[in-house]
Amino acid sequence: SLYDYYSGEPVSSDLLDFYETNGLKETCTIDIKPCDPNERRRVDGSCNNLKDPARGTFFAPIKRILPANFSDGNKPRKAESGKELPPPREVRLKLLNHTLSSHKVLNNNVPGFGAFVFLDIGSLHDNQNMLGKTTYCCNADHLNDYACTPNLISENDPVFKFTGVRCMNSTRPLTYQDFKCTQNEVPSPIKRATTSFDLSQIYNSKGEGDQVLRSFKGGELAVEEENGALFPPNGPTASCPNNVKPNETRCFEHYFGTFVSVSLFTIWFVRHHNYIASELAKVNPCWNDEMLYQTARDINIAFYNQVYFYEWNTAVQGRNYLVENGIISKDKGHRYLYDDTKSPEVTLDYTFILRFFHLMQESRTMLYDVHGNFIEEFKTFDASFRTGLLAKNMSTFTQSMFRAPCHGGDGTVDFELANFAFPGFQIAIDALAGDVNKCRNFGLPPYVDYIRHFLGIEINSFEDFKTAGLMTSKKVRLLKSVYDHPRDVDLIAGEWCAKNMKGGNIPLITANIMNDNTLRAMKSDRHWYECENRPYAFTEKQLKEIRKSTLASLFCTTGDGVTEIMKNAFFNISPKNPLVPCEKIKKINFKAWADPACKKNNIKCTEFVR
Ligand code: HEM
Repeated sequence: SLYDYYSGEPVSSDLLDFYETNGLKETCTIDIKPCDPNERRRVDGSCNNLKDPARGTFFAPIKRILPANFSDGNKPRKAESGKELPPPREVRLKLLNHTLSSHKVLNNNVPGFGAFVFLDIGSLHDNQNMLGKTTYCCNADHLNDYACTPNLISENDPVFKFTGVRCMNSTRPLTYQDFKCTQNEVPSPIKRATTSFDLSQIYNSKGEGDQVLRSFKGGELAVEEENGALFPPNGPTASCPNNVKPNETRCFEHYFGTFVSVSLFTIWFVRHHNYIASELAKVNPCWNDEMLYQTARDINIAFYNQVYFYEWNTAVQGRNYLVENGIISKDKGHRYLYDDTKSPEVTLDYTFILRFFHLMQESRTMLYDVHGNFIEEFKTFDASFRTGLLAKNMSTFTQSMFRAPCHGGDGTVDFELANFAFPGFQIAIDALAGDVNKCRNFGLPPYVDYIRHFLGIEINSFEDFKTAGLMTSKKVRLLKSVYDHPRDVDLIAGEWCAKNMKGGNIPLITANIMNDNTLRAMKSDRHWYECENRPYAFTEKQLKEIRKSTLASLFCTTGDGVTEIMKNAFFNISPKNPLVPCEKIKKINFKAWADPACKKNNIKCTEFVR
């Protein structure tokens, strides 16, 4: 039946008439085949909740933790004084020094994996709009267009004062209202991804879904060989504007080929699917392509979640906090989490706060050979949208992810990211000023409202930030130099100034916003990998094997030329976290998936239909 994306309800005939008359049927509705309680997770996210089948699908709306805070309906909120809030570029310049800095404990895998996870539940439509379509917001004629929210640069700007550059392009977030998919008045930003942590950035949640990705042989995804390594296939609609022709030709048709780290994780998780399928085929020679594919997908998703929740989150928040908040479990058995009264949902606050990891992004990629000898420094952003270059240099870029620290963690930001984030597309982009700008244009409420929501603490004066243990006096003074009133402080700006949480490497409110989303995701996902009562659930033995999933094992099974790695591959190499040979890294034993039917009947792959 036909469902309305925005409301999640079956489309009424009146609404359908409206959509059809205005050519909106394709955009605003989804056709969902009847749900089967025993089927596997669908790639488009439908039927996750059997009572509410359209919730959690590709293009289902995003929730808000706190109500939207706009001024005059859909404009950015004002300062408490009634004046405009300080310009985003000024906020960024005053609060964050743009300088060189290396993180003391974390490496490039932390921001890299974070960005990869974002693409599972969020989408890059606003970036695509800003870089590809609405590129003109700095033209004098367009500064005040509704679609434009440019970041203006003052005459005293330390970087641009001697140039003619006085503006950075920025566009208003696209909403369901823009697409006429709702009459609701509160601007509701769109999302082009499924809601659950289901690797939708790998299994294509849109259009024909994973049918266009599969090789239909041995349960594997289609791949192509280049320089003896395997990659997602090229295709006619793929776009890699920075590939230097004729040598650089690799460009993924159905996957993200954006920043280096995102492209690498995409390549690795595609290869990982095929690694799993081939291992399963060895154990179960009687399984057909479908059985191998579906089981490999299920294991790949579980592996990814295990790494994200038990390893990445531990690296950024510390283990104790995650255990205390029920995000991860101490024991290795099943967890009973699913609650069918909760619909799958992802929050805007969460997809937004992942921008905090901009502070850890480096613009210098340190390239090493497989023995760890330093080769050269490469400008990270010159490799963006350029999978052709990556494909020819996989091994050195792979090493750069775990051998070099990520940026900062000390309240500074990488110079290039804060001034020239997208070379080749726009003369000047400050990603962090963009974050402040979007914070307001998404209608996210003041920082102090999040503090009240999560910590129950009222902040009435700037000094209260210190009294509450959230900031040092120095940072409080800095905030005071930018904002007139504590309620003026933007969420992201507050987090830039906040201390790291106890035992972790990020501020507490960022952690709380992430955990709020994780709990929603776990409880509302009928296919959550730790549940025993889901369709095709892992047995206890299989779940124990899934618990062995680590980033280190991903590098060892899929990384070009990787023969040694640290056990904690999100942390820098150190005496406590030394490089060890890959043989010492635990791997999943696929014998746990041995199907007695294969042995009993001694039948061949193609004959077996489950
Ligand atoms: C090559 C490195 C990167 C560059 C050049 C970059 C640049 C940008 C820029 C310019 C924006 C748009 C800002 C605006 O709204 O005006 C953006 C958005 C965003 N970035 Fe990054 N970024 C990078 C890496 C990362 C990393 C490592 C993360 C980690 C999670 C991340 C997370 C995000 C998120 C969540 C958004 C919001 C997307 C949306 O909802 O529209 N980025 N980035």
